[in-house]
Amino acid sequence: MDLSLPNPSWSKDMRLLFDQFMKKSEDGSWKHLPSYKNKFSRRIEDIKVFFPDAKLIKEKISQAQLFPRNFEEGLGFEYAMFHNHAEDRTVCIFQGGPYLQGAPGFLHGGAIATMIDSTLGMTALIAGGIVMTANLNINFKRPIPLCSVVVINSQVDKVEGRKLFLSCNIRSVDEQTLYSEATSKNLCLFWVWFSLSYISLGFVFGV
Ligand SMILES: CCCCCCCCCCCCCCCC(=O)SCCNC(=O)CCNC(=O)[C@H](O)C(C)(C)COP(=O)(O)OP(=O)(O)OC[C@H]1O[C@@H](n2cnc3c(N)ncnc32)[C@H](O)[C@@H]1OP(=O)(O)O
Repeated sequence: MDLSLPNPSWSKDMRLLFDQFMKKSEDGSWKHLPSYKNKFSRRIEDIKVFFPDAKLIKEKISQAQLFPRNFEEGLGFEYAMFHNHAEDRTVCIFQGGPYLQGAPGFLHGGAIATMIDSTLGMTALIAGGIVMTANLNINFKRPIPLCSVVVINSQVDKVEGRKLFLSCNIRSVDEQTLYSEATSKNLCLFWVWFSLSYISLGFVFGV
């Protein structure tokens, strides 16, 4: 089930943004990226090629779920991503639920980092195939109020061989408040041929 579609826990702002991006997607310039709890977990074989010595706990893999997708509706990470191929950028609309509290009334820094890593990771994945985050630097400029809606704008800045250099920022819906800025270095594990096939698959599998 695609978990990036509106549900009763979404605020008015969240629905408004979703509808705006779905409208923008009508001419094909933007594409809504579906997101599933565990659709790609079964692709562990593809990743194990690069980490043959990883000690995977086989009996646990069948329970694997994408971390941000395993909270009950409205209590954790409510989000939807849209990708603009021409501009090589991804926008994530994100509403952080009450179970993501850090300082009282505000989002935990790790929850913010999760959505930054997920959005940058998805941007890198579409640009370069299966990637791993090698380095992630975040500046937390302002605390994000719990249950508020924010917009994560992420883009590829540079590609050097297998290395992708990305950046993103998190702003309020009215764009007046800059909450966080981040940069990341992602390493492609599978190279271009795979990523092209994966891009087509990516929109099937989603995350
Ligand atoms: C088909 C299956 C479908 C799957 C569908 C998935 C769905 C997708 C959902 C999207 C949303 C989730 C996205 C989550 C993304 C994560 O959260 S990934 C998890 C967190 N990251 C990790 O666990 C990575 C752990 N680290 C590693 O595995 C390895 O260090 C890496 C990153 C793969 C790199 O290792 P490597 O390939 O052996 O590369 P290595 O030779 O060490 O370095 C290559 C180059 O990169 C540079 N480099 C390496 N590390 C660094 C660093 N930390 N800083 C700067 N430069 C570095 C090196 O200096 C070197 O540069 P040059 O000398 O060539 O100039």
